[in-house]
Amino acid sequence: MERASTAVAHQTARFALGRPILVLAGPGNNGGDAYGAAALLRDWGHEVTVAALGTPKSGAAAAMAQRWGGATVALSQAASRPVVVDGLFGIGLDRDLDADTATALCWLVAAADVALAIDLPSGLDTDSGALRGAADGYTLTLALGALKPAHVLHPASTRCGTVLLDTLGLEAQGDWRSVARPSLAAPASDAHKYSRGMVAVIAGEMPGAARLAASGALHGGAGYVVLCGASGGADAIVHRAHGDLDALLEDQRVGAIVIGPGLGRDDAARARLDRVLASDRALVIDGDALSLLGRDLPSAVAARRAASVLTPHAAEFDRCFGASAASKIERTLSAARQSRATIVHKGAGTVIATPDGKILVAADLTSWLSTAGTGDVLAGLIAARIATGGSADEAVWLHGRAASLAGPAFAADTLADHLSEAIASCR
Ligand SMILES: NC(=O)C1=CN([C@@H]2O[C@H](COP(=O)(O)OP(=O)(O)OC[C@H]3O[C@@H](n4cnc5c(N)ncnc54)[C@H](O)[C@@H]3O)[C@@H](O)[C@H]2O)[C@@H](O)CC1
Ligand SMILES: Nc1ncnc2c1ncn2[C@@H]1O[C@H](COP(=O)(O)OP(=O)(O)O)[C@@H](O)[C@H]1O
Ligand SMILES: [K+]
Repeated sequence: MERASTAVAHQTARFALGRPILVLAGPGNNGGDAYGAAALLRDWGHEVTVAALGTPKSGAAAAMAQRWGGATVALSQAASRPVVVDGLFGIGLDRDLDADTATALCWLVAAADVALAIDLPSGLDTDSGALRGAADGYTLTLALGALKPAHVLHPASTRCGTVLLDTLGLEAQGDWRSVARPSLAAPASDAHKYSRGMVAVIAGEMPGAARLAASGALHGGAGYVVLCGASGGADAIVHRAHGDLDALLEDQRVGAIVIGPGLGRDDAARARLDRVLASDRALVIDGDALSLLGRDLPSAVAARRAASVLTPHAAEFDRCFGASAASKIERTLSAARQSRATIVHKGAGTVIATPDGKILVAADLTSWLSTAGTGDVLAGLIAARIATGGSADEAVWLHGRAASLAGPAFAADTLADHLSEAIASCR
């Protein structure tokens, strides 16, 4: 708590630039950090007011309150100040903020020029990222010790402002991290189109979706892309008829197959899916293929010999793994273990889990991705990365980067055009 208070005081001083500071101090250890920081800031010559909610109970927090020793006002009576430090609740929040606390907090944060949250904005559920009365408008959140799921999961992450992490010198080993810019090499000097990574996309009822996936694969770095069962699309894409499916599944040059975008859900689609599942090719299973398998998916995929990547959005995830109140991180991890597959659980705050327990989170994707067909592009892009020896998280980063480069209100049709520039930034 000494280290936490000191870290909070240093960050606050940096942002306050001499302006008056209001520290909100709650009844737990988050409040302890707040009292400790208030005492330090006062000792450093800042003008500090403390608004208290409850009385600290733990020894450490009570000691910090004693160190502050000065006057406090009740939270409900606090006047706004240009700088607000929120130390009401952190990871110990176990119920919604009551209405009076939420109202006072929202008003004080909104009225401040700078609002800093200690560890977490008060009123967020740490593990699920749900809102439990939190205010809007924080400038920054100083995460203490380690990042918590709420710092990266929606909707909580949208309330944090800029998140800074101070590990406080603790060697806490988190079991998850943020998706980071990958380092991608150019193809080997002796590369040829087949060695570069060959991807097959199996089309169905809605060929447009499969075309988008094929385009994602082609622009995502694959050397050769086959679209099976649909005509049209970029000229560099090679077209095959559905009758060629078995030959394609036998082709040892094929590094990854995409099935699901626009596949349809009729008997013909199901028959194609079963043939592809039985193959020993690495698969990206998306869209209709996920819905067709439903609750049979975990066992069907776990029985495969080759690698599988599943790319469900929220509704598809529930269809395959059942609905649950657990956090997106926990659910994705459990699904990956159950199906022995890598899961890319899409949406604002995309969570990736591997069967061996690795978790990666992409928290800051542009919300302009929420347009039809972008998931199809991602499915093809994942296949391209896998066929070239890379990983699904590389694809998620490139997808997010391409979307940012595409600017506002882009259509999925043009998203793949920005992958070249996204890849160029990964040297
Ligand atoms: N555990 C650690 O290793 C560290 C903890 N630190 C701080 O300690 C915090 C966690 O402290 P605590 O576990 O004491 O938890 P908090 O201080 O977040 O809150 C717990 C207290 O609030 C009460 N409470 C919970 N929800 C409430 C609600 N909606 N309305 C009213 N009262 C409510 C609880 O009954 C309990 O008294 C962290 O967020 C961080 O700020 C830091 O000092 C760094 C190290
Ligand atoms: N609000 C959002 N913020 C960031 N990314 C989003 C948001 N909504 C959707 N996405 C991303 O956009 C893509 C949409 O995929 P999906 O739902 O499968 O759509 P489709 O099937 O039409 O392609 C996914 O990569 C998802 O993570
Ligand atoms: K807080």
